[in-house]
Amino acid sequence: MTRWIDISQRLDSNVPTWPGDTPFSYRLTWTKQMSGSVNVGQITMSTHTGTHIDAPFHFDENGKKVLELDVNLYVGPARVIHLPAMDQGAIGSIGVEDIERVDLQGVTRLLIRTGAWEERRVFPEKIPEIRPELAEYLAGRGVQLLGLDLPSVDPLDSKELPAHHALTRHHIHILEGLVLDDVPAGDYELAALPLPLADADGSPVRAVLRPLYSG
Ligand SMILES: Nc1ccccc1C(=O)C[C@H](N)C(=O)O
Ligand SMILES: [Zn+2]
Ligand SMILES: [Zn+2]
Repeated sequence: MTRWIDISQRLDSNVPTWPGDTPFSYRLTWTKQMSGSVNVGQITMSTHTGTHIDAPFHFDENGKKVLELDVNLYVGPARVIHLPAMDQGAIGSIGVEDIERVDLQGVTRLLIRTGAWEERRVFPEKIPEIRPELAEYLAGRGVQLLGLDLPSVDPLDSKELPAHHALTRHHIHILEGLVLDDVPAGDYELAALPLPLADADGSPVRAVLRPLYSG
C-alpha cells in the first residue's frame, strides 16, 4: 500500500486570498471552558481560497452548483505532467503545443504542474493562462478534469474568463490551487472531493494523490 500525498494548500490566516476577497479565518465560537464540554469552531472564507474546485455557476448564472457536480470527476486515476519552462519565470500561456508531446491516452484527470506560483504565501501578480483552444484538444482526448497549481485558469484581470467558459463548454471541470512542487510526473490516484454545498459557486477540497503502479 502506497501512502497518500497531500497536495492541498494549508488553510490558516496566512493563506493567500484573491485580491479583495474574504480573508480566511478560523475561530472558536465556544471554548471548552465556555461551553463546559467542547470547543466549537467557525470558518469564514471565500469558496476560491486555497485548493478548490470551481462550479460552472462561478462564471455562468445558469451553470451547475457544487452539489450538482458528479463526485466521480474528483476521485480516480489522474496524470501529473510538468511544464518546466514555466518555472523559470517565463510566464506565458499554456496551449496545445505545450501539451502535444504528452501521451493523454486514457487520461480523464490531468494535473498540470507549472511551478509558476513560487511564493506560496503571497497571491501572485501574474500567472500563465490556459489558452481556450486547449479545451477542445483535451476534451477530444477524453479529459474531464483539469487541475493546476495556479489560482485561476484565466489571466488574473480577465472579466471574460475565456478558458473557464471553453473548458466548461467541453465538459472539463476545474481544480485550482494545487500544490505540486514535490510531485513527480506520472500516474496517480486522485481524491479531491468538494463539500456538499447546495448553492455554491465553488468549494475548498482536500486534494491527495497516491502513485499508481502499472504492470
Ligand atoms: N475569488 C475571486 C474574487 C473576485 C473575482 C474573481 C475571483 C476568482 O476566484 C476567480 C477566478 N477566476 C477563479 O478562477 O476561481
Ligand atoms: Zn476558483
Ligand atoms: Zn477558476
